Amino acid sequence: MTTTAEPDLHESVEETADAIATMETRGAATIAAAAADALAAQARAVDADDPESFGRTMRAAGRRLYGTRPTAVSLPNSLRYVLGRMEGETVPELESTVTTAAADFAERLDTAQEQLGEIGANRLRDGDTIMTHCHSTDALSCVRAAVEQGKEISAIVKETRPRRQGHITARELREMGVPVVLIVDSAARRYLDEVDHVVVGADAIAADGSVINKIGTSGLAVNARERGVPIMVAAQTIKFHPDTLTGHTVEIEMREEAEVISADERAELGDLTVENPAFDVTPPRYLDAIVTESGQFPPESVVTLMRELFGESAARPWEESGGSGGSRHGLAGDGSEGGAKSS
Ligand SMILES: O=P(O)(O)OC[C@H]1O[C@H](OP(=O)(O)O)[C@H](O)[C@@H]1O
Repeated sequence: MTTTAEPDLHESVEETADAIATMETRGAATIAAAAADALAAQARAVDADDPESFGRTMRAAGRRLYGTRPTAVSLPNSLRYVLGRMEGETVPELESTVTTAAADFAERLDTAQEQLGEIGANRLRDGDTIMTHCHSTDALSCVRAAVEQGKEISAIVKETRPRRQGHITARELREMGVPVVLIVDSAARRYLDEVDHVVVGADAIAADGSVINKIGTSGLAVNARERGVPIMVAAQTIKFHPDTLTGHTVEIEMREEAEVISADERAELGDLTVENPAFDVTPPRYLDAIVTESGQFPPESVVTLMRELFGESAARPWEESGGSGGSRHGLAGDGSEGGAKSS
């Protein structure tokens, strides 16, 4: 950590960071894309005469973005991809490697989401009813691909308190022509008897195959298992959490109580604590498959793919290291070919 003042950052970095923190920009893949865009905007705007100060500003931008939300690993993986490819002897070279990497990253996100959608769609049959939790663009990509294959899918959509991202899911499913029944979260078990498949996304996937996703996912998974309903997790490999390869756990974001209860309601309740964890951890034994752009995997086996993608350690190129450019570590190890095709 530097002891000198942080450089001034471009407004798009500040705006993007604020939008991620307030969840105006939300959803793991969307956050990752926004962070990469902000880094590109910062790179284009850096008023630096020398490569060292360019690198310092870019790393500061990375730290500003990194500090917004702690759980969705797509955010540091995005920073890793873009800043890890910052290379060059001159400012224009550095700028161009950052903007190119940001554009590549955005393209990879879109491609990965489309590819995993096709793979996930194969798990859905004509006439299936799915149950969703929260709003996941990766999960909806599977449903969209199934619908495009001509399958009739209907959905039971969990509201997803406290932020009600289920409303976004309901709207997008309706746009695909999928009939939707919206339910409160506590009604999920009652409706599972009508469900053929639970489809959720992920904010992070640990090396042991645990899935970190919106709070309520683990309870849904346990109930689905009890009812014999398969549950699939749709998650691009940017959701793989490299730090878990070395035994680290994933931090669960605790958000403000104001998302759960108004100030007036709270005052009426007197002296108590309100907690608002945004995510929970579903152990692999409750999950049937993790669907990625590289294939679908039993949860316990993702560690092999994770090792291929990251090696045994993950770089943190946003940290102050004194050099002008980041070291060349990427999301997919040193490769830039869209991840290993291992299944
Ligand atoms: O990347 P995609 O699949 O869009 O979203 C993945 C996950 O991100 C969301 O978190 P939040 O609403 O940002 O807290 C949900 O937990 C969702 O399952």
